[in-house]
Amino acid sequence: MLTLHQAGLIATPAIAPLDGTVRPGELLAIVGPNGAGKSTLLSMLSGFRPAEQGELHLDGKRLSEWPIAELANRRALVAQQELPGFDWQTDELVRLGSNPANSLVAELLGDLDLTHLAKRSVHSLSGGERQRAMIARGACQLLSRGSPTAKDGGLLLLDEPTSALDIGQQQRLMRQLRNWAAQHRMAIVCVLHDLNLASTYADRVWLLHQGQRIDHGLPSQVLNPATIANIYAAELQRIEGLPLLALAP
Ligand SMILES: Nc1ncnc2c1ncn2[C@@H]1O[C@H](COP(=O)(O)OP(=O)(O)OP(=O)(O)O)[C@@H](O)[C@H]1O
Repeated sequence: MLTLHQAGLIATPAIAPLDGTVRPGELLAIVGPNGAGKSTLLSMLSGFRPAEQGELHLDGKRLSEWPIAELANRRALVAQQELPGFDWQTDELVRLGSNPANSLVAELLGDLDLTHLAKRSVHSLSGGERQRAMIARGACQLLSRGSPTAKDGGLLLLDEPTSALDIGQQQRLMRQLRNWAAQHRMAIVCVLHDLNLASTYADRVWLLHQGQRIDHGLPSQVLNPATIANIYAAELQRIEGLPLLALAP
């Protein structure tokens, strides 16, 4: 479990202090307009950019106090569209940095529709295929961990994981994230631009604007047309009977 106690960043880009928890088994979506600070916040949650005020605790210990190898067993960050430096095969990329059983790698490749690409060079993959491979690598980092004391599936932090995916793959990924959360008691935080994906799949939402979390709670409460139209400066319409928002023509 990740807990924030007035955690924030002072230097630009700043994040105003915030409290909160990310619990095992839940999918939390971070949404907000371009430049709101979503990637910066994710970086703070991962510990890559340490909080400059307040505290973050992961599994009861300050994030900054975990030895780096143990931290890697408990949290994984998949940043936006990174191109791996070396041209591994897809299955080699998935097991990179961890020591997984072959069965886990095969399972994760299957989970993300990559089995037929297992022996392909990563640089030859399409953008969406490579994005799914990087997400599988993040999940593998957590699920292959050897810690006998680990009681949950760790913390998976994903920055815009659906940005390169077609709608079918978006749906399969979001369903898979919910499966991992439920099956492994993984805590998953996703930065999402698609508010309808957040609305459909997230348990809770944090809405960010200009470095501040201005609302948080259930998607149905946070993603209401009036707030979203105001924050995003967009004209919206609600589609009757569906928990969705559409752009007005
Ligand atoms: N090193 C930096 N120096 C100054 N400003 C920065 C720096 N890095 C990021 N910023 C600014 O901080 C703000 C937040 O950036 P961040 O990438 O966290 O936003 P975001 O919400 O993830 O945006 P997007 O939806 O466009 O990906 C942006 O306005 C960005 O230009």
